Amino acid sequence: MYTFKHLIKEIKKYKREFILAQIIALIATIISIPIPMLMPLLIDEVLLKKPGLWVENLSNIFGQCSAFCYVIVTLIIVLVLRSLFVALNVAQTYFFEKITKDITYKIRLRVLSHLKNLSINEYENLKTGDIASRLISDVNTVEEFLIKSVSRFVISALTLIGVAIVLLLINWKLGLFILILNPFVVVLSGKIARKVKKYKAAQNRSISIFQEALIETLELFEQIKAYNKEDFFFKKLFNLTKELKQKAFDFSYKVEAFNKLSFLVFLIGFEIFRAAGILAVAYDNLTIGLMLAVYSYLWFMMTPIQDIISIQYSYFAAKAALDRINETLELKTEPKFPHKQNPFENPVQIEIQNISFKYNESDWILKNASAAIRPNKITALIGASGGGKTTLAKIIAGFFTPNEGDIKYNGVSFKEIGLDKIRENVSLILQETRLFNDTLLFNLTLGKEFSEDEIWKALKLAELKETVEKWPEKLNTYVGKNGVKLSGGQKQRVAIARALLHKPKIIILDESTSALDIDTEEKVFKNIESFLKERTSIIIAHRAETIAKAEDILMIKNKEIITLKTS
Ligand SMILES: Nc1ncnc2c1ncn2[C@@H]1O[C@H](COP(=O)(O)OP(=O)(O)OP(=O)(O)O)[C@@H](O)[C@H]1O
Repeated sequence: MYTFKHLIKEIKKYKREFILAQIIALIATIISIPIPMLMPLLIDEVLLKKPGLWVENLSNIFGQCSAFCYVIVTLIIVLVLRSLFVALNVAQTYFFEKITKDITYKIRLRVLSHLKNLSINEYENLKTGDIASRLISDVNTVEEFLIKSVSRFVISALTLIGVAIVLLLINWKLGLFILILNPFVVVLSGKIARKVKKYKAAQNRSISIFQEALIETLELFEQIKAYNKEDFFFKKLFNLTKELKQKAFDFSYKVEAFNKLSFLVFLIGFEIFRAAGILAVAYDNLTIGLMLAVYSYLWFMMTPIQDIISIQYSYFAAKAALDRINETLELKTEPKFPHKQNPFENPVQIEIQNISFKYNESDWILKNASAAIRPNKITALIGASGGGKTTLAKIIAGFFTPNEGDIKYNGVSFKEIGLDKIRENVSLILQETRLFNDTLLFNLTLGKEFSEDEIWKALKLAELKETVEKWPEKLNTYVGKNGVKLSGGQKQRVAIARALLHKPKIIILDESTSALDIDTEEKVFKNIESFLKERTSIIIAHRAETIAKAEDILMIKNKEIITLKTS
């Protein structure tokens, strides 16, 4: 869970950079505060010939000098101060950006690590577009707030305080005006700011709904075309785009209206100040130069006031964004079991002991099911469609844990091995093979090192070597999104070759040759027979020819496992 407290704790980890940046901010503020006053002082002291502190100091340093010389010297000083101010601002931005980018990087990393450990059940219900938008736009919203608050708040507050002091010194009555008007502006705008949270959340929500629908439409584009459903799906997208526009419009025009309103409040104050300034010259000994200095300060104050106001609404937007990020962090992760024992050294005997399993809201898929699966044998798992074969395969492969009962590998319970270790040693090849939009080589190795010889050997056993040899790019051929450039049967053979390469201790072929013609299927099975017999192999199939290859046969019936044949 992320809260603002956590963010502050994170900022505290960068104490050195943070303090340094605040010191730079302080120096920048001190440098910037006299700037608006220097030129107007010349009006009194040079044009209206009322010598004062500024000209006196300049004469002490540069000696008596003409009006031209005072103006040029003052101009140079103002320009140097302005340049210094900008340079210090850049330095300060560097540190603040470093801190905030580091923090948002950590947030993204934490969400990603959480997603990495997600339970497969939770993953199956996941809306990918929605998660993508939380990781991108919501984290950006938090970052925006951090930058504004961490970097601009201190400098804005200091500037306002500094300016208020100078104004009070120039003329305490005018100074008071500002001190009274500023809280009014801030409080008024703060009230409107709270509404921004609602619009921002609604806008982010419609971005993620849109993103989700867009991704799904593009992913299932072929099916949509095949059923001539473009109109239906794109109409949905058009409507979502319209909604997105409406929400974005609601958000931005209201924020804009709010900005204008606060600016109007400022302008009203500004006009009153101008009038009060003139009155102060007429009735209260304020010099014309100082009156112009007050005008300059009014403009000078605009940026810090606007900044403080925008910090308020970016705070509410960030709060909404944090809530959505936290929802992602609340997604269930898979249970973590300690790696107490590793039973995968030898051929693996699998004992299924009274397991019961159901998906979140479903009925029991398996109830009190037991069976033994022997090593160095091929076991066929059969049963009616929807009976739970794939479910059992996924339980054995460590994707799900049974709600009741135990699964033991060479006598060791899954709770003592850890699901990740189980998956490392089991290859589950499903009927539908999904490939990465990368080269064939990557899809075979998944980034692990194998010699070319090993790869070609695996392709040969999977009856894919001749096909790949004919491709101009051979192993470096890109397979396209989800492997679209390959036929269903080729994809299945890529998955088999991948399993051959990774040499798992347990291999489960779940209808994974269903797209092959009988001849090729025969050849593949003949090629991999010895590979299958060197480990624990389970074949899930409907075809009698495939089942006939098995030595043991198990059947799922009425949520239980029946042993039909043992060799
Ligand atoms: N992720 C899931 N969430 C909820 N129910 C599921 C999920 N996956 C499968 N099921 C349900 O579990 C039951 C068993 O499905 P499973 O895929 O294990 O059967 P199967 O025997 O492999 O079927 P087939 O021979 O058709 O491949 C089905 O009723 C299915 O609807």
